[in-house]
Amino acid sequence: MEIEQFVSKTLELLQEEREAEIEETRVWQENIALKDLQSKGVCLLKLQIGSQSTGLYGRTVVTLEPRKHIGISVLPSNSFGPGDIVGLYETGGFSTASQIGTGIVTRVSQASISVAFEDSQDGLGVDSDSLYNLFKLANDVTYKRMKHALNALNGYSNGPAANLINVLFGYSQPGSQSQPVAFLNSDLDDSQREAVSFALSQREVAVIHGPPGTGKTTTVVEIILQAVKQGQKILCCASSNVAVDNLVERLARCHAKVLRLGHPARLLESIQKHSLDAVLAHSDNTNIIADIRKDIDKAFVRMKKVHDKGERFNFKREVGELRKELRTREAAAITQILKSADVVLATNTGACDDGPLKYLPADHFDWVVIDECAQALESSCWIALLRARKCILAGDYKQLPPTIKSQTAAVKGLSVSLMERLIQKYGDSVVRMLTVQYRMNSAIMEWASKEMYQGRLTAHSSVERHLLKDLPGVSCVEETSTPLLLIDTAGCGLSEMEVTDEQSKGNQGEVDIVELHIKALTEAGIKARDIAVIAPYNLQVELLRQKLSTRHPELEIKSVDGFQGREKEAVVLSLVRSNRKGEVGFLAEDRRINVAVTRARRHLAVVCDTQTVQNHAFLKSLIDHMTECGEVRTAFEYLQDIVPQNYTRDHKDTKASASASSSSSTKQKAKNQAPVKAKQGQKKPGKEDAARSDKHTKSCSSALTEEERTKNRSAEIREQVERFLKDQNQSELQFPSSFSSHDRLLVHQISEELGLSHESKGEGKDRCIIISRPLKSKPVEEPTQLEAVQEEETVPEPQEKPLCQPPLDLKSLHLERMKREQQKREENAQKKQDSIRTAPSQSSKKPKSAGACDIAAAAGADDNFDALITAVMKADSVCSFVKCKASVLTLGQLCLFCNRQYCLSHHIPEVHGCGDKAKSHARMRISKEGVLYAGSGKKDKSMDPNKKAYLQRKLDSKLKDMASQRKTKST
Ligand SMILES: Nc1ncnc2c1ncn2[C@@H]1O[C@H](COP(=O)(O)OP(=O)(O)OP(=O)(O)O)[C@@H](O)[C@H]1O
Ligand SMILES: [Zn+2]
Ligand SMILES: [Zn+2]
Repeated sequence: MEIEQFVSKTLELLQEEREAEIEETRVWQENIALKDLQSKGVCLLKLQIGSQSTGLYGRTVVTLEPRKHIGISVLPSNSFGPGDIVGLYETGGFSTASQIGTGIVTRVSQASISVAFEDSQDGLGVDSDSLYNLFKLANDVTYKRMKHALNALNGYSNGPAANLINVLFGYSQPGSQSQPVAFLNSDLDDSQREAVSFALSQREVAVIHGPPGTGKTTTVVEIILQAVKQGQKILCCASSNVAVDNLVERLARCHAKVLRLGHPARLLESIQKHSLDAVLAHSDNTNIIADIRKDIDKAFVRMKKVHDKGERFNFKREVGELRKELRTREAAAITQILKSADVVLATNTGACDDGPLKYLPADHFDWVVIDECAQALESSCWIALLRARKCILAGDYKQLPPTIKSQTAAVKGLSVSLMERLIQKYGDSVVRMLTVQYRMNSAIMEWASKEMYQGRLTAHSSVERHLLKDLPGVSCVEETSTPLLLIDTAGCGLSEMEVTDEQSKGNQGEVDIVELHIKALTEAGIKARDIAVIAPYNLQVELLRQKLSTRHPELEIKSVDGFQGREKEAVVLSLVRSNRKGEVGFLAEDRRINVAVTRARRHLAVVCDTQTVQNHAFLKSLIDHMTECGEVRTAFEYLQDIVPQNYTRDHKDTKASASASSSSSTKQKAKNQAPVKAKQGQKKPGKEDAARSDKHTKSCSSALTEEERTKNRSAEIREQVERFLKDQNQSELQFPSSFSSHDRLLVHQISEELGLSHESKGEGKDRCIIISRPLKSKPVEEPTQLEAVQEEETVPEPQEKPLCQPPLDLKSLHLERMKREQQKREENAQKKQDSIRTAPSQSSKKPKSAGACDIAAAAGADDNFDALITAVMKADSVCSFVKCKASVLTLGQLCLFCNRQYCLSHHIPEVHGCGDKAKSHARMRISKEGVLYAGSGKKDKSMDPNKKAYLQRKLDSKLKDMASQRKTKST
């Protein structure tokens, strides 16, 4: 007996799931610190009461907010949503004793959460001075209803759904009877028309498979309207309140007679007029019912002011009686209202028998329509299905399945939706797929289509090529002209935080990069509300909010699950995982990635470590697609703009870096094998710094600010590096493993600036960074390959540079470009020297000849040659500023940012349009040198003389190197 089997197995799995849920709550209550629970998204701590009102038909609605006086205005990332059952607790506890009440979430914004408290007969004992904790409660109402439905299914005989049940369990084959359709919506595309015709002609069951953006709701609405036209009564359900409300709105717009069941607290404001409560309030009994409600509200208000127990009791009794009267009057009205509606809408579990539907006869409805069917447990669908002759199931089983806590229950089949099960049973004969999508630029769509929908999707011409730059008020820059942007952090040392919990992973480096990209988008004119920032982990969502929400309150930052069913013009996706082991964990759910990617209309940016995430075949296909069809950048390009002052260290490193500048050198001596030089170097500047900061903060002896510490630290490290460079006997400099990731970032920046190879080695606590001189016989080596090269003692020929994996390739390209830029800078310095020399009043301190400069440039990588030629040709011409004809032959200046020659009146970056680049360059300098320069970061003349001398020496030796290489080549 297939039904019996299904029912008993499912009941068992539901029980398992329920137990897992209860167990999880118990474990959390007992073992997990409240703060950790908060980072899991299941509770909100230390909230204050924002407002309190007796809205929503006598229910008390309390709005809770983060504490204002400590300057936080956004809630931590959380999984609370409208309809969730929550408990309000006094701070410090999570026991029944400290529980103030339970209620239903009515609204969640980034700044506040509103909760409707039910039947709080004596009002809620909350005051605006105290702080409260809010917890999500496990809700067994849903379980009871599902169990009830399954048992009813098992014992079903002779009701309206008998035939449907037979088909859904394979006892009989689905039938059909085609009929001509006069479409109400003339805009439907072919696949939508086919789906509507199919749904109307099927006798028992039709499945509408709607991939992202294919107009599933449009199609379902047409199907329902057609059925209504035929005189059918429809029960329409979806698993989430949001989806139900969406259908209510769309159907109401088409003048269907709709009625929405459900706690009014759970409905959107615009939907409330279609809710049973609201319709009741406007029914024939209006005045009486309204009077009773008013009396209830009044009683509540008075009751709050009363403290005497006896008096309170009287009020309670009064309220109780008023409610009873209200109920009898309502029951009569409800039946009448339900019968006159054409479409009754509810959530799957809201369609239960213990709600208003109990007032209707069992065979009242003809069809049941279930939207979002792939997101629902099959058992929850059966609550409604038992009432129908025929069902329409719409959804996309390639998006996220219902959330299930018990892994074993999921594996044993609880996560298989009715939609999937039917497709397995009947194949395409019961399914029609919508294939034209109205959301994504085709470049974004193609990957999902290929990987998830057998390549069957096409982009409608209205969206096929749309880009951010086509939006009004958006300027045309690189970021707004590309549908796909991959920002690759591979090899940049932006590792994920080391936390054990799979649900809460974070990556500060990716946060910083996302911030820069959001900045670029908003500066180009994209509204923050048109951008979604999506991360698969709650912790990352939180880090992103901390960084971005204050500046962009309208920017939506959520987990993947929070965006299902939504879309945004631009989506920025941070994949978080970056580790040596190549673990992707939670990310490995293909459907989760599919949902994240397919939220984007015009632009998708993915920030990730391709080396880590490529270990997963599905993610690799995304990376490959983006590499092939989109723009790829390496995070190195962004690292320059990440100011270390703002670089938050991860937990593990905090202690190390906080003490690094003072007392940690002895500890290091004992624990690490840092080179002697490094150790000496560390002590000395430490003293100097102390002396220096004494001067600045004479009276104030308090601890250094983070900014000052970064400055000092940067100077210390720089000095070590410079000492190392002077000492020709040393080939590499290993920094101690006590260096925090922040310190390593500083090393990274300094060595990047000086053109040195640098590499991180070791795992976890043993991780340390090593820098070495650039190898002379070849372009700057890819650092992670350095180790291998040194071991094998073989140096590859520069021409034989293999075509490596994209991330490696990227990085070497970037390093090459850095090198080219460095050369340009040197070239420029040389030209400046030259021009100074030609000016009669100035005497040159620099003895280098013009010939050496050529050699230097020519000795660079071959592809630099073109750049050199162009530069030379440009140098021959006139000022690059529009309409300026001034010669730049003698007094021209090369702009470092656009690589063009300008006359003296136009060479300043701000004058000819390189202002922004100059500013960001200045920011980078500030961060690297820890010194603030006036204006846009141009150095004043009083440059640190030591540093100047050092740079001069470095330039000299580099030129010498290149010149000698040149000689050996030509001989
Ligand atoms: N035939 C059509 N012609 C033009 N635009 C359409 C058509 N069908 C749907 N759209 C547009 O596509 C968008 C999505 O449609 P709809 O809201 O019906 O889809 P949905 O089912 O809610 O989304 P999803 O497919 O992601 O679940 C809407 O902006 C709608 O106007
Ligand atoms: Zn310029
Ligand atoms: Zn000019």
